[in-house]
Amino acid sequence: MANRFRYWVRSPFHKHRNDPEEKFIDYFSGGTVEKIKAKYTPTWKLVSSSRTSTLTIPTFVVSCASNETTSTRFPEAGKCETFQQRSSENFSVTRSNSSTGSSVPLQMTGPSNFPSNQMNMSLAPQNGPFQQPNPDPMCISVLQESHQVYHSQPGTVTMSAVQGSQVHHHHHHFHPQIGFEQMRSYAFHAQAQAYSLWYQQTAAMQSAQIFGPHPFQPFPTNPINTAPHKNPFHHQRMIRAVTIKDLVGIDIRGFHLNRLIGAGSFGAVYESTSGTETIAVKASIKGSDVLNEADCLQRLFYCNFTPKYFFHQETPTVNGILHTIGQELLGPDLETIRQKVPWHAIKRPTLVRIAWQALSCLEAIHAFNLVHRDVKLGNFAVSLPMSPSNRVMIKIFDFGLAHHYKDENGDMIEDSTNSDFRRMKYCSYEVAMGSDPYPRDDLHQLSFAILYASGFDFLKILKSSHDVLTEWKRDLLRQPAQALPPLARFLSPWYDALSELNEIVPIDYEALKQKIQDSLPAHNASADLYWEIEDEKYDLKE
Ligand SMILES: Nc1ncnc2c1ncn2[C@@H]1O[C@H](COP(=O)(O)OP(=O)(O)OP(=O)(O)O)[C@@H](O)[C@H]1O
Repeated sequence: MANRFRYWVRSPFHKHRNDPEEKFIDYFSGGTVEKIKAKYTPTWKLVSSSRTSTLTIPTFVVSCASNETTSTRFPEAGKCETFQQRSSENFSVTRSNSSTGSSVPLQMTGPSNFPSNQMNMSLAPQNGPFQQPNPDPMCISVLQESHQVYHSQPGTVTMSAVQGSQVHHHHHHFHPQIGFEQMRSYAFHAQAQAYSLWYQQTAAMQSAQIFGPHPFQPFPTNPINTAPHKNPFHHQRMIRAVTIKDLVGIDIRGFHLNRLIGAGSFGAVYESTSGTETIAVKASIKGSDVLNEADCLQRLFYCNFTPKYFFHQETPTVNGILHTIGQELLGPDLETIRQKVPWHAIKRPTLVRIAWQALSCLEAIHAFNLVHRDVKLGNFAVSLPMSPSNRVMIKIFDFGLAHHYKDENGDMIEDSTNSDFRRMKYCSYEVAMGSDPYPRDDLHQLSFAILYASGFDFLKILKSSHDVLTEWKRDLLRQPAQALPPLARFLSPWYDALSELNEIVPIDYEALKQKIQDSLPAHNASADLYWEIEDEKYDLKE
């Protein structure tokens, strides 16, 4: 029970604090993520081959500068954000940027946490009576999305006390009846009170012609902030706090966050540029998963099937640390693609190529001794088109739940997070039965994702009772030919092979790929995928 509890307070489920399993429904049912995507995702189209088979998927207008944005150059060293002064009455927030953008790949210089971009943000104007008359357009709010709990007076809270999942864990055990919303309002309340006190003091001093003591700093942030500010006007810089999804306009490591691409359970991803460089910056208030992801992406730096890793940065704020990861910008994810095709069913020739490449992704990360553990359509994306042919390749991303499961000697490494993957609705049958997720389970999850991509109503199955769902997973393994829905029955050779995987025999990825090929012999499953730029309907020619 304790494990389960700890699990559902883990980051991926914060969005659905009262019903963690909702997370896994939300993904498929046009929840928050999809709404945001609907707003921000441009239209585009993907074809499996420029001649033989095309797929009606809306055209992706690569709105960023180029088709050549996948380069792995790094920001120029020492790039600094221009420091603008802004005065704002009693509301002061500081921001200094001694950016350390580096021309050396950061995976070479260790796991990065350079506090190059410090921010102190007062949330007070947002909360309660302290509304700022002219909101600064540059906004950040970490608190709205964070679930940190401040128990004590400002000044007595240390970062270790307000950061990380231990806080949630601890709190829940002692106050299981208190919801996160309440906890959050306590945090706001404490903050507002601290601000109120400071404001009264300052006002009193000003009216008595005594100069104010210091800018309002509601909570200590990080030891870094005890260092004197280099910029004497730092306190005049106002960054009003909003949410993790409102970071457009800020700079991280010299990268300007231009556009919100998508948002997940606890973070948001932005298209960001520095000069001619365009990358994706993933921002989150949840440290543990971001650290895990950064660690995995560094490990995978030489892997071609994952986004390139550029940096991880921790930006102190009064509400905790804003974590960001700079990584290669990808195109749309496969779930978005699925939603755009007619009947929500990807055509066979394209589907086998996708299955082939997705399997290659898993093969590649498993070769780095990583198990992904969150394999779903929405965690594969196409790369940006590579000119001149607009060729794309499928990449796997979102390593927040991934695990380095064995060391170089082949010894198993235990996962200290104690996550209970049985609660993930789309877990494999074996995992549903209580086993830990291993590479084989990634493949089984992939088999669900491919079914889903073929047009099968996987969402309906996911919504069914636990028993029905488990039985369905079991039948798919025991008798794939019968259990497969008609649209995907052609893939029986591959599903047969997947069901024969066991713990003892190492996975033969090449044999599995051959089974994908055998499923649709008239097409080349290993052939490339291309973007089609026009938005026309087309025929499937064989
Ligand atoms: N490197 C990238 N390039 C382009 N878009 C990306 C990239 N990484 C993520 N995205 C987009 O941002 C969205 C959210 O990212 P991600 O899935 O990593 O966040 P998350 O919080 O873990 O979401 P979830 O909980 O739904 O898995 C993705 O669905 C994807 O569309």
